[in-house]
Amino acid sequence: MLEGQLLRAVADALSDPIFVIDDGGRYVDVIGGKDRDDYDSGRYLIGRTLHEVLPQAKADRFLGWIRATLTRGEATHYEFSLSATECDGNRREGPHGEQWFETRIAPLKDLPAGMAPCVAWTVFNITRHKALQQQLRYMAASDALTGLANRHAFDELLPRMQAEHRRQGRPLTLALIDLDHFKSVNDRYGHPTGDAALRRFAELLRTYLRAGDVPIRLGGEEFAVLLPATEPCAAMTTLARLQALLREQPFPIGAGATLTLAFSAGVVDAAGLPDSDAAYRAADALLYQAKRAGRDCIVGGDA
Ligand SMILES: Nc1nc2c(ncn2[C@@H]2O[C@H](COP(=O)(O)OP(=O)(O)OP(=O)(O)O)[C@@H](O)[C@H]2O)c(=O)[nH]1
Repeated sequence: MLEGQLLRAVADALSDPIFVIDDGGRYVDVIGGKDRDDYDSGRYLIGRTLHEVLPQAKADRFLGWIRATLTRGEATHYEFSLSATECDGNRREGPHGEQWFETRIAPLKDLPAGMAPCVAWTVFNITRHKALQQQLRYMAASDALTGLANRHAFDELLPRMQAEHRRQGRPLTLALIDLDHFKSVNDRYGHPTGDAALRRFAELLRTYLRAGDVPIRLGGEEFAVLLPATEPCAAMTTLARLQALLREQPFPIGAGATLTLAFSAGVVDAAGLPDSDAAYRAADALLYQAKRAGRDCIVGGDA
């Protein structure tokens, strides 16, 4: 007897909760879940069913998991999101906003005779872990200075978008862009001003291009843009307008001084080229021609 009480006391002291739920979706018991940063007290659930407490779709899904676990006779794992506002009767004493949970559902064995089959539904709040994962994914794919996609993202995106556009018989423009005489910007105004100029150029790309276009900072003062379902000649017109904008709106660098940025670009239809290497090399060769032609210049077509 004392042993049972002791075990219960230990279980109730657990940070993470365990819900005992029967095969009709009724909460039979709630154990543990002491950590109010991650959970509210689930005591209000006892005696109620999933369908009385949760939105129908979620209750259907959870009951499906429970029944699948009981049928298989072994533990299963799932992930789900839930917020306090979705739970009828919730006292809002736990975390606010959408939370992510990992659950381990295990069939309970050796239940007293006459008791409906039940599972132990153990929950772990993984919201912080999810947020960190998302941040790491973002950091791995984005350039720290400008926030644009980085070369790593470009290497992943280009072959995927190329294959997709080729399959759909649509063009995919790849423009390689290199700022002109950028060394002299650093030399004359200093590295911090050079950085600010790179950020401003990135911001212009982000706001000036269409929503589906993807601007990327490949490194240094070299950028790329992927323009889905766009012919190179249309992309060249867009980029020429951007060049005009840079001429018309010099970049203020303090004390009344301004800096006029210019760029050269090589533009190809990547969907018409065999692979990402070929597309990059072709665009780079055209960019080289644009530089040789005097800079502030765009060259498109076959290299
Ligand atoms: N401020 C700043 N400068 C950078 C960064 N990355 C590369 N650069 C500078 O960009 C300059 C690139 O110089 P170059 O490759 O000679 O090219 P350029 O002066 O733009 O000349 P062209 O491309 O031939 O027109 C170098 O001075 C680099 O130091 C950066 O993150 N911040």
